[in-house]
Amino acid sequence: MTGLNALKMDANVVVLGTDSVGKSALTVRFLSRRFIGEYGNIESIYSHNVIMDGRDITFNIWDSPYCQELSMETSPYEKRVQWADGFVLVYSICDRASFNSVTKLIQSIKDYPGMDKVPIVIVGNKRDLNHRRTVLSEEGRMLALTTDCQFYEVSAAENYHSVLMVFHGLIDRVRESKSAIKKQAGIKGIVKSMSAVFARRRTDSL
Ligand SMILES: Nc1nc2c(ncn2[C@@H]2O[C@H](COP(=O)(O)OP(=O)(O)OP(=O)(O)O)[C@@H](O)[C@H]2O)c(=O)[nH]1
Repeated sequence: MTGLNALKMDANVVVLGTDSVGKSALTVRFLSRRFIGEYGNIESIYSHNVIMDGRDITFNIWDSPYCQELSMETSPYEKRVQWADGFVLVYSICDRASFNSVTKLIQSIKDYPGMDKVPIVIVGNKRDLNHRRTVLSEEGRMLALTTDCQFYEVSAAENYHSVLMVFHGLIDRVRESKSAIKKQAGIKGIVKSMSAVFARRRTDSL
């Protein structure tokens, strides 16, 4: 890898959660710093470049509508899981069912082959509606702790900074997991070439 490539990274992020939890609001807030109120429910993939710690990061963000069916046989869902380097799983703090869905989503993602360690951020959105809260912060935190995910409570409507933390936090984990995979591949490569050398020596000495 050249020095220049080491400073570049692509990260595919899938945003999932039940209807109306604020997936698009969160995504648009991150991309444009704005909250525009109504978003429609068009499925979109956005590309966005940021410089983080001197690295040029391209976020590819797939803001997708909720799939009722989490079975991996359902191709739209499987496609998202295979594409992703990391997930933002969103619930609304005023909607208990959306929180339960996030719990199911985590399980279903982690059950997918090779995905047990994929970076996931759990986001409790609509923090500004605290008076209508039905999911405690502690429940979100506990879920994250028991599933090795990150956790943030945010208001896409009121706060840009906390939304930024969500995506930056995820990128840190994606970066770690990508470099761990590279290291592993590197070690495997060294072991392979050493085995080849020793195998050659053995056949030479016969
Ligand atoms: N009060 C408040 N409302 C929010 C917040 N985030 C989103 N909303 C509102 O919640 C509604 C749904 O937001 P969307 O971003 O469209 O939600 P979504 O999850 O993308 O919804 P689908 O497209 O149906 O999957 C909209 O009316 C938003 O204005 C928030 O942080 N606080």
